[in-house]
Amino acid sequence: MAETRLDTDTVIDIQDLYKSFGDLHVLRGVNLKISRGENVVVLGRSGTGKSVLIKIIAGLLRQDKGVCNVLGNEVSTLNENELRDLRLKIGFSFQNSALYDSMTVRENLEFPLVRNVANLSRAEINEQVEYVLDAVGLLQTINQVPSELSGGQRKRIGIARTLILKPEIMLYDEPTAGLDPITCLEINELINEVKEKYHTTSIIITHDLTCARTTGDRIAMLLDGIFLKQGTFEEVFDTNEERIKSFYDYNFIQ
Ligand SMILES: Nc1ncnc2c1ncn2[C@@H]1O[C@H](COP(=O)(O)OP(=O)(O)OP(=O)(O)O)[C@@H](O)[C@H]1O
Repeated sequence: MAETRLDTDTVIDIQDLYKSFGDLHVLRGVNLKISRGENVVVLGRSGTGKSVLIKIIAGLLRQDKGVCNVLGNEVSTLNENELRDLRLKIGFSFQNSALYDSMTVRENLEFPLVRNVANLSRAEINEQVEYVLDAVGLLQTINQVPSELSGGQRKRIGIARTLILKPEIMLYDEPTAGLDPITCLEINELINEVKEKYHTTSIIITHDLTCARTTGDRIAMLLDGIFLKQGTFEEVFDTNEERIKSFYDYNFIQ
């Protein structure tokens, strides 16, 4: 695999990235550098290209122009095997990443392990399943099936299923969408705990300003195809830029 040298702290390096679909110019010169252990929140209106950006990072879409370097690899140049190896280091928590309804929580968590890690003993599988369930605070649900769990619990199990492969990078797409305010706070806390316990580098895509403020070491505001502003929550929103002010006014709930 052709690896480019990044300074050791840079996990994701995006430079002057462009992506269009026909006449729809979604990303128009995006720059974003993320250091090891950072939680970066990508905020932006619906349809601004947040999901397109993380799909390019995960090699699910290819940019038209620009650099997308992840863990030292230019993603667009990787072949299928190399992409597979890279994706094993990336955990996805997608909005609709459903659990298997007919399997227990234990079986749902064993599934990615058995599929991706060779030669694990029964005892090692049990240990890893129990460790990750404990990390998300749901060890007691191990023998339940998803339909017996709340929406928030299912979300946590979904995150546990991703964590079990010990990813270096976590991509959270709308982690609090569709959850009640208390459950949202629990998920925000979990995102921060994951960072502490698993030393992950994360991108969190959200419209939820409470989620952004609670989980983001840095906020990157995607507007009209570029990152209009990056910084702490206060730095980004302490502004006279009308588009950022209206985003804040429209989305601020709590
Ligand atoms: N594979 C594709 N083919 C054609 N158009 C696409 C494709 N993927 C995304 N788009 C378009 O690109 C634009 C950005 O989509 P994207 O899903 O990234 O938005 P988003 O910022 O994540 O929005 P939301 O917050 O609503 O999820 C949208 O107009 C979408 O229709």
